[in-house]
Amino acid sequence: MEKAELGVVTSSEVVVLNRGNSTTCTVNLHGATIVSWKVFNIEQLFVSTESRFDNLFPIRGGISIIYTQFGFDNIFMPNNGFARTSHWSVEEHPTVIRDGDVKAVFVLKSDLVMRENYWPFDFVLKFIVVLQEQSLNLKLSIYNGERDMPVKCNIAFMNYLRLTRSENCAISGLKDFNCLDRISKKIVCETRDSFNVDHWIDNVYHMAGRDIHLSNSVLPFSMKISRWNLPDVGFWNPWTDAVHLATCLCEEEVKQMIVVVNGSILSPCVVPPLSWYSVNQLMEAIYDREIYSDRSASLSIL
Ligand SMILES: O=P(O)(O)OC[C@H]1O[C@H](O)[C@H](O)[C@@H](O)[C@@H]1O
Repeated sequence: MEKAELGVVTSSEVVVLNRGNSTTCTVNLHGATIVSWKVFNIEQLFVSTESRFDNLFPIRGGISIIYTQFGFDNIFMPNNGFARTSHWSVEEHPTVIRDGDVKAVFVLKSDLVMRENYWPFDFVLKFIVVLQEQSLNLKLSIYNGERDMPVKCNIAFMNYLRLTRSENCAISGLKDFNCLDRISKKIVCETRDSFNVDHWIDNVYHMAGRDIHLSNSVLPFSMKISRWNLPDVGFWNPWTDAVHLATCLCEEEVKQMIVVVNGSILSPCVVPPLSWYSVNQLMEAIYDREIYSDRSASLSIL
């Protein structure tokens, strides 16, 4: 195994966590957006080739943080909140911790501009990223700095996952949970053991189980995603029908991605005064031994 270098700040905007063995994670301080997660040099995340990196628009892809609203119910606030377009600071630079894992911490604190424009409450968001051998462990904590008032908000991780071929990726773990179809505005109970994404989808499963699986996500890997304190899970792909509604996304690329949103989406979380509230997401890139018996051979082919 090559020697794991400590993660390095490669520019004032980007932080790289490097675990060795070509396993890295790159965080852009615009939104603390995770723009790359490579496991053995295989990229697990999707970022649109049309994404702007102008520090104004959200980065179209990677993993971003939705706070304090999901969608655009409050028209005075940016769609999916302002955390993903705010400039975050590095609280702890990447450091090797137990078992060779690499940890970095990012922080966003309320300031006058946020208070006047978007969110009149005092808050701190702390984002801990731990890069493990084949997993990415994300913890987000919200501090409510208000003395007397509990604060209600949506909080979510919005994950653009890269797919080798969307028709070969089966998503499972949602059977028997209620689902809000945001296109038809209907609530239905999921009856399928698994489904593929080959059409416009905008669904939110309410209070779903802790884990979901995506088989054959990026060959030779499948993906397992677990979450804590994030009751709902949404799936979005505008496919070719609605791709024009999304900025910075092109029609050719939508077949190589799925957006998985893990969060308090349909019902907000409540943070008591002067308290912390934490949520977690663990993504595991699982090497599919049944399909690829010789790991080194298959990895070197890719
Ligand atoms: O364009 P954005 O603000 O990034 O939103 C992109 C998408 O986010 C979520 O997944 C919603 O369910 C979709 O309805 C929305 O279109």
